[in-house]
Amino acid sequence: MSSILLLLLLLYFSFGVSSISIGSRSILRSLGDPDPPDAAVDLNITNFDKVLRDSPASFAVVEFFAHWCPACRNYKPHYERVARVFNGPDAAHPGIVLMARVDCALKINTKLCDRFSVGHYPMLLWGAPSKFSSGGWEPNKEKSEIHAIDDGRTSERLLSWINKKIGSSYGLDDEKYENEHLPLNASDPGQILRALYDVEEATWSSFDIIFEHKMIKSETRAPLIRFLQLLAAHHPSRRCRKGSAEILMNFDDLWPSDLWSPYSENSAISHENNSLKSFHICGKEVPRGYWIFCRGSKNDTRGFSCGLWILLHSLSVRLEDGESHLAFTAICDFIHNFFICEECRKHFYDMCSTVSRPFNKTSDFVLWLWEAHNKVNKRLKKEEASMGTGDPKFPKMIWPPKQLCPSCYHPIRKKDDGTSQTEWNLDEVSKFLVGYYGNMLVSSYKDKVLLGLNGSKNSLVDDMVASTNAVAVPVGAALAIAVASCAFGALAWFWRSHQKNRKYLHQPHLLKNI
Ligand SMILES: Cc1cc2nc3c(=O)[nH]c(=O)nc-3n(C[C@H](O)[C@H](O)[C@H](O)COP(=O)(O)OP(=O)(O)OC[C@H]3O[C@@H](n4cnc5c(N)ncnc54)[C@H](O)[C@@H]3O)c2cc1C
Repeated sequence: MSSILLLLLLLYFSFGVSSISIGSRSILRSLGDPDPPDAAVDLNITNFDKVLRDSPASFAVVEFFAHWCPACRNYKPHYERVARVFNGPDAAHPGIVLMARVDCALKINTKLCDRFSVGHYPMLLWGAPSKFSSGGWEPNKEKSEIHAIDDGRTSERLLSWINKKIGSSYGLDDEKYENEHLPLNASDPGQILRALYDVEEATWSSFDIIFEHKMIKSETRAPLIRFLQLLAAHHPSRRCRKGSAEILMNFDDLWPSDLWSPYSENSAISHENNSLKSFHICGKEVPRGYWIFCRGSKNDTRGFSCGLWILLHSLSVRLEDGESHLAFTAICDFIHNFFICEECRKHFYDMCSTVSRPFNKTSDFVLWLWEAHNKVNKRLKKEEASMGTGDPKFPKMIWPPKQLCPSCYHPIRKKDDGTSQTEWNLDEVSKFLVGYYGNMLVSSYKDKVLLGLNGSKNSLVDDMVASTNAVAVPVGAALAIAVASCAFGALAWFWRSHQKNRKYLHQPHLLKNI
């Protein structure tokens, strides 16, 4: 113990106070942190339903225990060991199984434990999180969607029970960036299902970067407002739509137009400690601190930029025809002003600048964005191959591969010189993108009941008329969403009438050969 203290003191004096406080967790961990925080989530009657309903995990294990029970105390390290595999940002396999526990010895949990017929401690139940949040369990009930775990007495046995149940081969000592267990099949359309959680994470990250780097200046206010309007009207996640609307409503209070003047009373300095940094654009649950669909096999290879692409694609497919050019401008300006990767924003803006004729159909914009992304893929494929900087498990490719969308490809045609060329069936590509980034993206989202009929175009209307819904949008936020969507709608109407007499000028054939 004294040697640990000595080492910490040495580190303190060598690196200074701030560095040791930042790194103290990892230093302690490497020295064998005597009391790491619990990985299993402690739940009680007040948060049980909400945490399970909002969890991105496909499965949940809930341990019902009593804090006075010696067997439960002895079992805790076993349960924690498995929980560390699945829970939290340092988990090897986050977002797959939520590991939670409920202390039935606490009075407030009596009804909750009764709901699950807890007859002994510790008792483990397994099921989809939504089944826990919406129901209960009875031991003799046939066809129950919640099951008792009958063989989880040690961490090894519990993990092996889980592995058998979901056909996986997770190990207790899997490392965070261990490769074998990532779902890698690029042709598996099911992978997109949980990408919405990453879209939320990327949305939060974008704004966190904007706040952290004080990127809101007089010349960037307008592009930010336009992008927020786009998010408030068309973000695939309802809670991000709501958060964007709230920012819009309070925009002038948060960022007075003279904010960045050094002489202003409202100057940025006096705003340093305001609530912006803690502004949760997609609700309190975000950020979660990890990526699911966009998770790389190595640190720092995917994550935010992958989530940002998915956000842009999922916005593009939700537009009305008449909004497409406005959305295009909003996205180009947002990337130009706020994407902190210098090379990326420059290349992207160059591609934006080559568009000489306005878009007047959603599908044209959807295809333009898809093509722009493929151009980046093509360039990076070469760069990553020569520099070895890519993620070995996620090589860049012209997308979608044939296995994911066979109909996107015309039959291979041999050219006169004997070479062959891939030709896209653009109608099919467009249809595929709409399905993939539209309904598929939101189809497994736990919040989908609040997303409206198809989780897409009607969602705004549904949200606003859902007055019986317990988590209905507050009036102010609904108003701001309405204003944002009206702004897009009105401009779209103006756009459409403006276009009436113009010839259809866009040239989709340019997209054909990437
Ligand atoms: C606007 C923008 C510009 C960027 N420019 C650069 C740059 O110039 N240089 C650089 O080094 N990095 C750039 N990046 C980052 C880079 O494109 C990748 O995001 C990053 O390398 C991570 O790659 P990834 O494997 O996660 O796949 P990503 O390219 O991030 O793609 C994420 C997912 O989108 C899907 N997808 C792939 N291609 C398409 C497509 N054509 N259409 C629709 N969906 C698709 C796939 O499911 C893929 O897994 C840019 C990112 C963004 C958002």
